[in-house]
Amino acid sequence: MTDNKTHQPDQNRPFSDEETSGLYRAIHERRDVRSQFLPDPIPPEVLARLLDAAHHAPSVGFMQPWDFLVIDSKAVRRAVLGIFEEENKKAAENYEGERNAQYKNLKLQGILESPVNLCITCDRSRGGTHVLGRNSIVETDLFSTCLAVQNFWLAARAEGIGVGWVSILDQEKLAKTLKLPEHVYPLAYLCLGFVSEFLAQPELEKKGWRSRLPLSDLVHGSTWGAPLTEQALEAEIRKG
Ligand SMILES: Cc1cc2c(cc1C)N(C[C@H](O)[C@H](O)[C@H](O)COP(=O)(O)O)c1[nH]c(=O)[nH]c(=O)c1N2
Repeated sequence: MTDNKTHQPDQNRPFSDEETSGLYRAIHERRDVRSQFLPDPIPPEVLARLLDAAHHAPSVGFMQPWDFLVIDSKAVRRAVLGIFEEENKKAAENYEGERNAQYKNLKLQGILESPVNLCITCDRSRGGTHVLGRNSIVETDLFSTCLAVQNFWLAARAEGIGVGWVSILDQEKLAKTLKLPEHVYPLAYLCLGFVSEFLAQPELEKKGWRSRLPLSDLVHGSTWGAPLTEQALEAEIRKG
């Protein structure tokens, strides 16, 4: 780890303007990458930093239910690609006519083009039979693991590394291919690598599949559909 990237906790120091804008930049410029992967390997120290960022995600009862499978085996990746192709054929059946043709033209994975794949799993039994905070909502272990994925994704963007999530996969076949124990769920299958470019907008938006919804349509008042009583906030949201 280079000195300027060594994390030195300082709970009480406010973020500088530069640090704050760096965080927002990662959020706004993070992309799901499928088509722009370069074959260059990710330096081990960089990958270690990204995994450490994932490992600092919040988790229910501090359960830390994640494990990270760093998948460099071409044979394993080819097997996963086979699962994708099978599932993607089924997925295409959801669309007819022009939409079907448009779907088939989308690139929805970079399993072999990226230099390495990563499966972030959720060990549903970690922490024993009762985990603080998980009594009523059992899926909180899965939610926690999603947060680890997001930490990884944002840190990767800051390091100039693209991440693409592939979920068009049969979970049971994936678990079997990765030899996961029964209680371990393959939550996120990710393709990672340096990229030729980060697109300015989501690839699905660029290709006319779907657009970002206006935030103003999504923010409600105290109950579903109720207007915001905070007028200043509403005005800011409408400004976009
Ligand atoms: C849980 C989950 C699952 C998937 C995705 C994301 C998430 C969160 N996305 C990526 C998704 O299409 C993308 O995030 C949106 O289109 C928005 O684009 P940006 O991520 O902002 O670039 C995704 N992309 C893809 O090409 N193949 C896939 O199977 C999936 N699956």
